[in-house]
Formats: sequence, structure tokens, C-alpha cells
Amino acid sequence: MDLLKRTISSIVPLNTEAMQQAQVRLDILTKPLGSLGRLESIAKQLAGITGNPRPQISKKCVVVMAGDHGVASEGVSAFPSEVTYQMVANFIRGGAGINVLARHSNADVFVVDMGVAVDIDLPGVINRKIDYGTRNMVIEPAMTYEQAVKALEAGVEIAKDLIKNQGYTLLATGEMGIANTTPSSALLAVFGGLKVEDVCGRGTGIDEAGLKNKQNAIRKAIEVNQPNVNDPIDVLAKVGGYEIAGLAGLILGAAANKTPIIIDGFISSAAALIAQRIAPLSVEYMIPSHASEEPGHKMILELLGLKPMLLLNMRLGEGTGAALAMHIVEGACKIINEMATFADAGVTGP
Ligand SMILES: Cc1cc2ncn([C@H]3O[C@H](COP(=O)(O)O)[C@@H](O)[C@H]3O)c2cc1C
Ligand SMILES: O=C(O)c1cccnc1
Repeated sequence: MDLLKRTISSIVPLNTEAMQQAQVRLDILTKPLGSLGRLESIAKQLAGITGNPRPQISKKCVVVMAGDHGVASEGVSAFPSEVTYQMVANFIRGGAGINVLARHSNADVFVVDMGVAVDIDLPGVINRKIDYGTRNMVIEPAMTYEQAVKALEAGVEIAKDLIKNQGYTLLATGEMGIANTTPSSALLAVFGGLKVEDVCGRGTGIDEAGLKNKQNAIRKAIEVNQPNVNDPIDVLAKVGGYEIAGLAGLILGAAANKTPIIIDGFISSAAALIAQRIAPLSVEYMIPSHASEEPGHKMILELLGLKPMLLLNMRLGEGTGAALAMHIVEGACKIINEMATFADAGVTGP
């Protein structure tokens, strides 16, 4: 708990001086004022996050956290739990969607076992396993309070290692965990005070009857566990998941280390919601990516006060939208660093 507390207290507001200097520069570049829209606000945000009015992005990575879910036994996913491990192996071989899009963005992929239901002996998988999957939240809390804290702190430590020891300057979230749209929907329902039928979608593609069953499972989980909305760790422990907790910790760790972090789709955004409820200032360090097809995603983004950048009808997760958004974030960074000013270029200003 100590590490988590220290991390929360070291998250500070963005550097306004660096942001002002960035704004001054953006306004003298050879373009009509504000004409690069969100590229300008991203450049300014990067300046505020890093404290550098000319922010630099060098090494980039996507952290894919994996975990299994006891609630899968309720038949809430179109796929069986074994697929979680099988996809972890696919990530290590480089054959998954995230591998392709991370290569396309020149980003490294880190795969973390936060709570996969089987032992993993694959080269390169970071082992932070808290348990062999969560408990079935329809019957009992998904994890204990202590396990939730341990998972959050694992994420904090991974962020710190990537930033401080390995020199990554841009992080992105990704996840793999069959059934994890179920806890993500539960988290949204609880934190947003929303009706389960409004927040719950089809995940990997369940049919109408499957959707009703999934909604019932979420309702029952909330009813049985009575999560305390004023204690975000209690909510996470009762109706969350290990990879979701790990990602929330990763986000807090990125914020504490003044590093931007791109938030992927629905599940990653549920993790971001936990981070926001634990440390509201952490949102200033988040950069949204795409709008997922999962219906609850736009509700989470609204609760976070974030607007998606890409509309691509994606609903995969793994960090795929975040990897694509890296192109835009890097583009924004290049604009503020490489574009000529009116004075440099001898162009008549406004
Ligand atoms: C082959 C495969 C690859 C995936 N990659 C991400 N997900 C996505 O689907 C899962 C969530 O949906 P649900 O809650 O319906 O199970 C998560 O693992 C998520 O990362 C995948 C799902 C499958 C089947
Ligand atoms: O947006 C996502 O992250 C998502 C949506 C559906 C299934 N898996 C992931």
C-alpha cells in the first residue's frame, strides 16, 4: 500500500509554464492560428506532461497485460478462457493484431502475466501473476483488497522500470483476458451510477440471449458484492480483474513519472477510470486513442473527460487503437519541433 500511496502523492498537475511556452511557439508557426487543431493541443499536453516546451518522443511501447476471469464460467464471452493463454503465446510469436500495429508504429510490445489461469513459461513474458484468474464475481469478490493493491503496485513498478531504467518516453495500454468486458462493464456501471443494460455490450460477439445472460451476471455481481463507490480499490477488488488493475497501476506510474500514456479501448478505459478515481490528476497524463464499438466506451470517455481521436469501428483491445494513435501523437510532437516559424520562413504573419 505504501508504494501506491507514494505514487498517488507524487502525481502533480501539468507544468503550466512549459505549456504556455509551447502555446507561444505554436502560435508563431507558419499556419493560421490553431489550424492544426488537436495536434496543437496534444503538443501542448506533451509539453505540460514532460515539462519541456519542445517535448521529445523517442522509445515507445505498448504494455499488454493479461488475466483470466472466474466470471467466464457464467458463459459471458463467445470464447473459452484458454484463448487468453493462447493469445499470450501469439503475442510472443509476434502474430497478433497488436504485434502488427506496434511494428507499424515502431513500438515495442511488453506482455505481462497479471493473472492468467495457467502457468506461463514463454520467453519474454513478464511474470507478475497475482493469482490463477479472478474468482467468479457473481458468487464472491473477484479478488481480495490486498490482491487489488498488489496488482496496482505491479503496474506502478512496471511503468517506473520502463521509464526510468529502459528510457521509454511514450507508453500505451493493452490487454488480453477472455471475459474482461464483463468486469469492465461492471466497473462502469458502479462508477458511473449507470444501468447495466445501458453499459453492457457484446464483447467478442455474443448473441442476444448471451447479452441478457451477461447483463444478469453483472447485476448479480454488483448485488452480491455491494461495491463501495467511494473506495475505488474496493470496487476494483470486488468486480474488477488483474489485468485491469495492473493497467490502472501502469497509468498511475506513468503519471507519477511525468510520461504520457495512450489509453486503448473499452477495457483499458475501464482501467483509466479506476486510475482517475484513485488519483484524479492522472487524467492529465492520459491521451485517448480510438472510439471502440463497445457501447460503454463513450460513456467511460465522458466520465474521464476525454475525446477519442480515431473512428475506425474497432473492438479488439490488445492496445491496437493505442498503437495506431502513436502516429498522431508523434506527428503532434514533430509539428512543434520541426515546423518553421513565420520569422524563420520569411512568411508574412497575421
Ligand atoms: C482471439 C481473440 C483475440 C483477442 N484480442 C483481444 N481480445 C479481446 O476480447 C476479450 C474481451 O471480450 P469478451 O469479454 O467478450 O471475452 C479480451 O481478451 C479482449 O482483449 C480478443 C478476443 C479473442 C477471442
Ligand atoms: O474496446 C475494446 O477494448 C474491446 C472491445 C470488445 C472486445 N475486446 C476489447
